[in-house]
Amino acid sequence: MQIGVIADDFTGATDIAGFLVANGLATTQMIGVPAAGTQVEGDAVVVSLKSRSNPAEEAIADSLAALEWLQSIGCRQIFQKYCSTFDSTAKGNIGPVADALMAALGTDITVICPALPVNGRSIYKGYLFVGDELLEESGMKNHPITPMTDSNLMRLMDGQSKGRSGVVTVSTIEQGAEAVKARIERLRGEGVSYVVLDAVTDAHLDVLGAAVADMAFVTGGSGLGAGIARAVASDAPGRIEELGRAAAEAGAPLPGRGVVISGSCSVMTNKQVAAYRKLAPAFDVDVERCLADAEGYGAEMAAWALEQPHGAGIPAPLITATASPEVLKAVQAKHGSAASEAVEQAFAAATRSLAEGGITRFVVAGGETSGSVTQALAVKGFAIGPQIAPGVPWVRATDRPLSLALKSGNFGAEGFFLDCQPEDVRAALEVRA
Ligand SMILES: Nc1ncnc2c1ncn2[C@@H]1O[C@H](COP(=O)(O)OP(=O)(O)OP(=O)(O)O)[C@@H](O)[C@H]1O
Ligand SMILES: O=C(O)[C@@H](O)C(=O)CO
Repeated sequence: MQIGVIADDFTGATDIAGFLVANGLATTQMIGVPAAGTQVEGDAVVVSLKSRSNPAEEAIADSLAALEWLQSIGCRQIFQKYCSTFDSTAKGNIGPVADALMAALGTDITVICPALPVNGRSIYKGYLFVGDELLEESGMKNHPITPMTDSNLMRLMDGQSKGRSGVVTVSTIEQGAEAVKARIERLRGEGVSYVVLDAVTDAHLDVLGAAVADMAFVTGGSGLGAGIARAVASDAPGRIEELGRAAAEAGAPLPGRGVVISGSCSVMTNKQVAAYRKLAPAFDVDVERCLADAEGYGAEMAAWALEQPHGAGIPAPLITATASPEVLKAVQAKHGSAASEAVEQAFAAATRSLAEGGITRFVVAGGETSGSVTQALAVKGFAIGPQIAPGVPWVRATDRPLSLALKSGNFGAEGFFLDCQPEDVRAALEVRA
């Protein structure tokens, strides 16, 4: 096995699995840490954790358990996957988890590279940008769980980890992979253990992928994963096309009734919900009711969705808690993190009833929300299908006839939920428009 990925949330896991497949590595996604002795075929495997917003000790324990399993199946490289917008404040666990994985792997250096240029995440002189804005000026400053108020990756890592950070800037990257390797070695000699890698374009990621492909431990986003996959798969001509065909077959969405569940409050999801509610029936989640009785209210959401008309040309109903930054701030001021937890519990309860009621296609927005839905479905692993948008592949449960699209908060275009509908629905709605 070439690469073993430890992903800190479920959409992050499908994101990197999709990019690894799209760039030539046969990849399976596992939900949680598989039981000892579980074997997996292929070039890469992604373990999906739900540890992004957990206390550091819990995230470390989960990540070390994932590492143990990945080592047992012979992974050559370990990849700690976190969000392309970092999503980890001063108290976050990316640094502590990286410290622990480095110690367990017996290595003294790794790289930090959340860049994903195709989705507007770039790193310049160690600062993370979202589109044309610094991370701290983007919508991420209002994130309900991890509001990002610093864009400097060195400062973020120095604050969270035991090690010291350095940076490899674009000017070195443009000199090629050997120059990057030499710079990383120089930084190591200076006592740096966390090397932030700039990346503004996919060409930079190709150089970085080649430069770090042999490291025992790397950290970052799916862009770096794609760069490494291209470096590893480059000596197997035709591999990318071959995998694309296999993925389309293994993970293509199943026919059947669908639902859209949106729990992300990101800027893009707000736009996607606004666009889709013009096309499909929508259920607006009342947070107070989630707090009062998450189980009962979740069952009510599901009953509503199952009553909606369905069949050829009819779009799947939408259940949404997505709120604007202002509404979210007011909810949080009143209830703190209990509100988000209650919404997730209600979505989990709704998911169980929806699956029992015959729903087989779940489109879900938000990393935490996707974690709740996937855990409620109790699936063990996913085959990775074709990408609907960069970073959002269709996935199909390996042990049940269920298809899911797990969308990271800010991924996908405005019409994303429509893009997830079957061909007949898209055709019917285009005719109406
Ligand atoms: N109206 C609301 N009030 C309070 N909390 C909410 C509301 N709507 C959603 N939430 C919670 O906000 C959190 C959103 O996080 P989630 O990870 O699902 O989305 P995201 O952060 O935008 O996605 P990603 O992590 O993929 O970028 C969830 O815990 C969800 O339950
Ligand atoms: O890297 C990203 O942006 C996503 O894969 C993610 O982790 C969102 O939850």
